[in-house]
Amino acid sequence: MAAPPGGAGGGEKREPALLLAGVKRRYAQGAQALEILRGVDLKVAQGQSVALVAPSGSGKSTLLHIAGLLEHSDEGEVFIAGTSTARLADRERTRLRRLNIGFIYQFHHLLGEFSALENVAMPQMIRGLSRAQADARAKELLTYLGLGARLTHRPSELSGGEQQRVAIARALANAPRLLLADEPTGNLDPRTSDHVFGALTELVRATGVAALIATHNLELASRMDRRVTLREGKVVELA
Ligand SMILES: Nc1ncnc2c1ncn2[C@@H]1O[C@H](COP(=O)(O)OP(=O)(O)OP(=O)(O)O)[C@@H](O)[C@H]1O
Repeated sequence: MAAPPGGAGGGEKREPALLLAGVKRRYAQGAQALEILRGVDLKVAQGQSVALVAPSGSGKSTLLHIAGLLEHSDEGEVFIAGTSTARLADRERTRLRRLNIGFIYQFHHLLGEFSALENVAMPQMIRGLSRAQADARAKELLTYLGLGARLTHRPSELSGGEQQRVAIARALANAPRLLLADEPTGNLDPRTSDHVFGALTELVRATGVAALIATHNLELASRMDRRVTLREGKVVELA
């Protein structure tokens, strides 16, 4: 196996990559409030991988969006690598997210008019790397994921599994401390999903990134360090 491309960012090693404390989130449903998260406490240590296995509608996406600073909680606190996000302005939240978090969505959300290489290079250029540096890392990551012969393909010229591998490479491009994945293989057939899982678990191990991965796939969940579920709006540890 080739050397793993880059590791998770250093510094503040003892702080958990992610800490959720008393996180609550409700949605207005007509005159009623739908309480989805009712006091979520969750700690993901640096380098630890956690599977979130919970029924549809239980609040997995909501939890991941709050952890990824894409959505606000109504109550409670979110700490990323020891930094409290409670009083950050939008610009600071965005910066903290860019520096520390990689996100993989169920549907890849790649930019259709750009190649696989450009999709992976872009977040690095936004962060200030030169085109040459960003391209080199993007090429390394994509090659590691078995896409070395697909660098110039646009998403529409890639299979579903290949698109999702590009999305994995994009999420890890900036060597984040924390990887959040929302059903990363939910829209793939079982065989393709196995390949993507393999690539994902291998990269999580190789880079030492902390990961919180929502999945219905118990096989993937069994390969993570811990498994948790959502019960009545709270995170509960599974055996
Ligand atoms: N913007 C919103 N407004 C109102 N209700 C919402 C909103 N977003 C989510 N919900 C509700 O909150 C609940 C949790 O949604 P969420 O998407 O977090 O669940 P999930 O566990 O990720 O589900 P799935 O596995 O089906 O993706 C659902 O019942 C959903 O209908």
